[in-house]
Amino acid sequence: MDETEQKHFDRERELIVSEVFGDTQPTFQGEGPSMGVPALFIRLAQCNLTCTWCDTKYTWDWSRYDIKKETRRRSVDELIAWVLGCDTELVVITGGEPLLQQGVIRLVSGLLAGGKRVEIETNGTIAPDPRLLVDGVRFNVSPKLANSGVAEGKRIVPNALAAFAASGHARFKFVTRSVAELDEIQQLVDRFQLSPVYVMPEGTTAEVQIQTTRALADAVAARKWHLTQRLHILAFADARGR
Ligand SMILES: Nc1nc2[nH]cc(C(=O)O)c2c(=O)[nH]1
Ligand code: SF4
Ligand SMILES: [Mg+2]
Repeated sequence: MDETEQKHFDRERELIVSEVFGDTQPTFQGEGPSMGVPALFIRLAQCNLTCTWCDTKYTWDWSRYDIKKETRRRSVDELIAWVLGCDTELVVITGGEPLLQQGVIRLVSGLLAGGKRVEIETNGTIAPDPRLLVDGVRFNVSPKLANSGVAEGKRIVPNALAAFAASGHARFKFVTRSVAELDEIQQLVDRFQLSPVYVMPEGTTAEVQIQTTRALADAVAARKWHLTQRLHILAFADARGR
């Protein structure tokens, strides 16, 4: 987007999109409670954090990627029409940080009206708009740990996490590298009453996924938490758009 385009941007009816996928090359929700469920993806651009291990830096890191090549301004109604033209029930809205953009509210409402179910992947730093706390919407909230390299004051926003915890529409998914990090997760769980908890091994190769899964499994099971994978890494080798 250039400056003149930004000026006329309609925050309610337009979105800055990174990519959409799952139509011509079908895929699954790869992470969390719906892992393995066929899904369409709408990946929005922009993020308010800068995780060192972020696997979608092309949505926000304009020192490495060209914003003009990587983003496209699209009308919400056109995105809804795209989804409704596909016979996949689950739509994953991700990013970047999708809750940075107002247009998500109109998008979600149109998708629900069309009979779809929606999961929103969020870093948990922006409290959900009440219009998103409705039947058919689930938030996969992924609060970032110290391993993200982001300052605690930026990645942990108490009122936002508390709002998700109280919403009845959220589950909490932690990108984890080691057993030692489970204590850090426990502190957040206790402080904000987070439930249910999903631990997900960090990694963008099958080898690292398996290694970390094996290292974490017993300790996650002992805490009675859920263990999830990144199925798209195992199945599609971290290919973009899968
Ligand atoms: N298949 C697949 N599942 C996903 N679940 C969450 C994703 C994300 O990038 O947020 C993702 C993704 O990129 N691909
Ligand atoms: S919050 Fe998510 S999209 Fe944003 S930098 Fe961290 S991993 Fe990447
Ligand atoms: Mg991803």
